[in-house]
Amino acid sequence: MSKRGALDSFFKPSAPKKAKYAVSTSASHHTAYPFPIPHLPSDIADQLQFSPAEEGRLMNDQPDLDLVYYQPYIPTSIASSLFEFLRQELPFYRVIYQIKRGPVETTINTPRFTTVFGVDETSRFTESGSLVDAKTEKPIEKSRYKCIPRPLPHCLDALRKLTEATTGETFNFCLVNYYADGNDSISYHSDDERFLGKDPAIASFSLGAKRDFLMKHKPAVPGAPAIDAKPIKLPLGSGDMVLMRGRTQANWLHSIPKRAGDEARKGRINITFRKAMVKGGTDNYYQYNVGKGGALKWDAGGKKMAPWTGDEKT
Ligand SMILES: O=C(O)CCC(=O)C(=O)O
Ligand SMILES: [Fe+2]
Repeated sequence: MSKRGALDSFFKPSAPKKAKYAVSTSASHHTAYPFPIPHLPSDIADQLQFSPAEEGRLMNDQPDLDLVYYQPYIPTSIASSLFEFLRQELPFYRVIYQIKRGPVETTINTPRFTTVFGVDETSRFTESGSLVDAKTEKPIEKSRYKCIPRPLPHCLDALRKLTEATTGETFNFCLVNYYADGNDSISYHSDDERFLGKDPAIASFSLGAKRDFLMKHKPAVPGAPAIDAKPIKLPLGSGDMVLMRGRTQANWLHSIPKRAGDEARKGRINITFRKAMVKGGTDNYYQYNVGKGGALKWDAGGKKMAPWTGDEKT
């Protein structure tokens, strides 16, 4: 390119960036999806089969801790295109909900974007996307759920199958978090909801920006001896996976704190696979990860999540 040409293109408004992956022509459809969700591009799907890229490292040297840490699980060659693909193609939500502490109602603004797919063990999706009872195979009664459950799209189901094969666990839910920058976070909590059953296994994937995953043991119950456990910091990189299992959820808390610096300007996606045993789990997950607001979709030009009106080109 001549000097002139280089300068011209420097001052011209930049053309929309070329997609960082080749969009597949086939997609997953469901009445509860705001828009169809494309299947994985074939180069990503092909390379994904080489997962896990590294052996998992067992971390069980502290009280009640049982982790397997894959650094990375997703081959490095596709981690960034898988991140771009999922950010662009999944519907996200910014959920707002009220909690009542005694007489006081507080509004909670979830400090990250979320989405969820799946249904608990009492039901299953047929090929056509309708729900049947897991035992009788008959269509479920309308009153079973307050929410409208959505099946895992093909692109996330591919990762679920691999994860099941690696871990020997089974999963029926996929929750996705998108942290737009270092201001988005998740505060200390444990995923020990009763609807997951005792000692649940949760596989947690990271894509995009590096963020610290902090863990600390829950405090000892009053009167019981102090627990000799050191806090943990895992610097989760793109493609990493942490399998949390056994007594971990019952005894440890985890969080992704806000962060500053270079990595904080980039987005990060977290995907967790879980298994909900009862219908209350389904309503809970949709209430807190889809909520009542409209869907958002990544606006590549504006580089942000934007309300999905249905008029946009998919
Ligand atoms: O983003 C992460 O790595 C953790 C997410 C998490 O803990 C959750 O969704 O329950
Ligand atoms: Fe969690």
